[in-house]
Amino acid sequence: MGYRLIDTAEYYQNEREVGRALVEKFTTGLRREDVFVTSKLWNTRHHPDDVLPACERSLRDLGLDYLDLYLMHFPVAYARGNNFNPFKVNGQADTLDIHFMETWKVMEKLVDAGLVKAIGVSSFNISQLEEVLTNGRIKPAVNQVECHPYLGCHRLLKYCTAKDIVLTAFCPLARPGAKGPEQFGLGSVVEDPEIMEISKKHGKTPAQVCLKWNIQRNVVVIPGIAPPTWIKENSQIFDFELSKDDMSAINDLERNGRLVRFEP
Ligand SMILES: NC(=O)C1=CN([C@@H]2O[C@H](COP(=O)(O)OP(=O)(O)OC[C@H]3O[C@@H](n4cnc5c(N)ncnc54)[C@H](OP(=O)(O)O)[C@@H]3O)[C@@H](O)[C@H]2O)C=CC1
Ligand SMILES: O=C1CO[C@H](CO)[C@@H](O)[C@@H]1O
Repeated sequence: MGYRLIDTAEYYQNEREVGRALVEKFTTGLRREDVFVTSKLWNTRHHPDDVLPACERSLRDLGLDYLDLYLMHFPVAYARGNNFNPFKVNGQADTLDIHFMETWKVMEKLVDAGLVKAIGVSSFNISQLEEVLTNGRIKPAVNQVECHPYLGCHRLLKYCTAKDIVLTAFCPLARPGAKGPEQFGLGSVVEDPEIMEISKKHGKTPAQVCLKWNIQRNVVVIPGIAPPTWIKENSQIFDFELSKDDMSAINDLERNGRLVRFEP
């Protein structure tokens, strides 16, 4: 359908399947340089000794010899090992006292070794980014964060723009079909009356308007898995333009509506 960016992670446990799909495409005309593959270092791999093996494993599973982008999935280290969500007996996440800069310094070496073209972070706030910019050798190319009309990340976007860090929006549709929005009293962004009105005016769907709003703010969007008709629909957003008034009406929908929460 023309998509060229793949957003995966060790945590998603789908890198082998993605790799098989890529091999198939590479034998039928697609070239490696035609796709942009992002993977992520999971929280259980933050120990300096675990970073290189995790990256090599992702490369092996994906059948690639380099990643275009490797992100630190969260700024939090978990207990080492293959249990991706370790808990302590008291029910709290089993976190480790490893500062993300220790992990970042090893990720920098992955760039030096040519295993990854660029490194970045995910779910980092401004002060965490500031620490990486101050103490790191390589600047994060990307900060991937939850971002949609109910969580516009306006201050973070301003900061990232000023520092030339690309903001990527995960959950750009605020997971309309999932229980999350309901659970957090959010409502579905694709059924928001304001978004629906704007979409009618442009002859587009609410999902297309949500994605376009971010694209027009120079935010990269990675809408998630959906049936083929929606996948197609989500790519047809380059033939219309939201007006200044549309943009500010959507900005005004801000309600700090975070769905992916870190609540150990
Ligand atoms: N870095 C991180 O920590 C995180 C990264 N991510 C990344 O971000 C990606 C997207 O996030 P995701 O959690 O999927 O959330 P999204 O907000 O992208 O929601 C995706 C869901 O929206 C629905 N949908 C898709 N297209 C349409 C459409 N045109 N109209 C109406 N509904 C539609 C489908 O849900 P349904 O079929 O159920 O209705 C689909 O499963 C993930 O795939 C992942 O790669 C996600 C979370 C955290
Ligand atoms: O990347 C991710 C991190 O965690 C989330 C939930 O806890 C996932 O849904 C997501 O895809």
